Amino acid sequence: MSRVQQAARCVLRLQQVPVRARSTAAVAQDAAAAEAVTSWDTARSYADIPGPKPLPVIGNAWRFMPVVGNLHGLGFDELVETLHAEYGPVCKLSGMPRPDLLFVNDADTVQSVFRNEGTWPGRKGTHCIEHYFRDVRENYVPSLSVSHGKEWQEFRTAINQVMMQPRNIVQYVEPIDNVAQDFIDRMRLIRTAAGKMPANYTHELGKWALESISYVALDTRLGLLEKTLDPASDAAVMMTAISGVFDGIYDLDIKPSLWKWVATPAYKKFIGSMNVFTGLSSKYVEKAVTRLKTISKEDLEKSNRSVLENLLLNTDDPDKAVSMAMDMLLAGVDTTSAVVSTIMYQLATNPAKQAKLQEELDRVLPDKNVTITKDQMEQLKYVRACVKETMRIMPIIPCNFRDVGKDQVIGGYQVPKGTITVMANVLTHRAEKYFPQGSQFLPERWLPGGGKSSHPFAFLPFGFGPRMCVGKRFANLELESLIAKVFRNFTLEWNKPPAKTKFILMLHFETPLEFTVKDRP
Ligand code: HEM
Repeated sequence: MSRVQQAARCVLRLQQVPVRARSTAAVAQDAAAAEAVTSWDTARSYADIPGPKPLPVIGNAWRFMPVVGNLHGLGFDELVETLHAEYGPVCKLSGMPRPDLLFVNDADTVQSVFRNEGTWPGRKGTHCIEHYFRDVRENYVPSLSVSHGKEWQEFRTAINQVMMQPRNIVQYVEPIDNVAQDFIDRMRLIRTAAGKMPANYTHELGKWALESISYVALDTRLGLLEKTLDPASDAAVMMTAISGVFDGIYDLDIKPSLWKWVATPAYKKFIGSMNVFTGLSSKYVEKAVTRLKTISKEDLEKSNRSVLENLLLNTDDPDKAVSMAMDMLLAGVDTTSAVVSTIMYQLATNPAKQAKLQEELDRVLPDKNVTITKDQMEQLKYVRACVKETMRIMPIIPCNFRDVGKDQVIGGYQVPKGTITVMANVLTHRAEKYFPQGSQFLPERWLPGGGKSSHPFAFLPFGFGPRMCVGKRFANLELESLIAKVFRNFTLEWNKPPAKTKFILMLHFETPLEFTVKDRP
């Protein structure tokens, strides 16, 4: 059974998030937050933070049980919504078999959390991945997303110089566009006789995302978009291994599991997938190490070095390059493919916006078959606006997380060091006070003069600060490149009732994305 099926309880109807009436307590708390108490001595105690009251012994766990529990079966986004409506913009969920969660759903308070996060922002990573790096493969450096403190900072500094510099991204415009072109050819190949995308279209988008990011992380085209895929090929094996790792994260970190005490079947499967994944990543990193040895220092300085080559030169440690490559592949496949599917859905269901996008594409890219240049990319302002507006209205990651680094006043309450803070994008992104007509898909709001948002902390799809998404620039390049190519070549139609989505680690479509795809001149 796939992790998608396993999580069938997390069902949410797309764009039908109920707008609940705010309770009196919630409204009063909005006013209290406005007073902005910042001193620890005058702040109210942690115990005063509103939230569902735990019962003796069973705490709040019963609320998630079938039949009796009012929070049973909610997706994470719906849980956040429900707590916000009942208890206000700062509330907590305590009395659970896991640490308390502090929910912060107001952009001012989000701002104060991020502004006080310090130089080593804490964010819990996936335990099973951290365990793999620290305990199973002791020779490997823990990957960026699961490292902490000084260890994280040193790694991140080296990675930032490679991943966050615009000059290092520009050289990828052409190769990433080539991957997009291969995907266009593949869309023509997999289109059914009725002119539709097949029911497994999101899997195809996953292949595009892995093909794109493995070019960045491993300096190689795996060949996932070829007509037929040999099941024994590195491409197919890598795809299966990554899927196995995600199943493992869900089975070991999200579902209740005994893996920390017993090697359960799910644990063994996870370790097996990680071993395959590490082995393949190492193979390509070693190729790059060998290649670098054959290039003279002068030639190396003159050449446009790839991300992997720069990582190897900056860290002087192939193991770090392997663990970073694995992070990129784990963090950069499901995210990017989920976002691109949401953009296609928004445009297919908003034909007037799609037509406007195509006007821009026809003007900037008169020949749909040539490779897009950096200058053309820069002119695609409406493409960029559509990407942003989709990430606003349909965030694939419902919340940003931080472990509070020191005792801190948040929303007028004393919050102890170590508390897990959950900052709900799903609420701030759609709130009328930050985004007028927030439930409508209006890419124009991101164009100059469009009045994008009144608050800089209301829209943070890639997180914020020193720990923000390190792949943001690559993700945007991939998204803009594919959206430009797809809508320059095709018109997408959605001829079915509104699609259903669900949150399992992130947003997925439950309804197959069988777009009707019509060729454009
Ligand atoms: C549209 C697609 C993507 C979205 C929405 C996204 C979103 C995020 C978010 C919200 C975070 C947490 C940031 C924070 O805590 O402040 C994050 C972290 C991260 N992302 Fe992305 N991401 C995307 C694509 C990518 C890609 C393509 C890569 C790889 C090239 C990547 C690599 C990472 C890594 C390594 C981290 C951990 C950074 C750290 O802990 O220092 N992401 N991402």
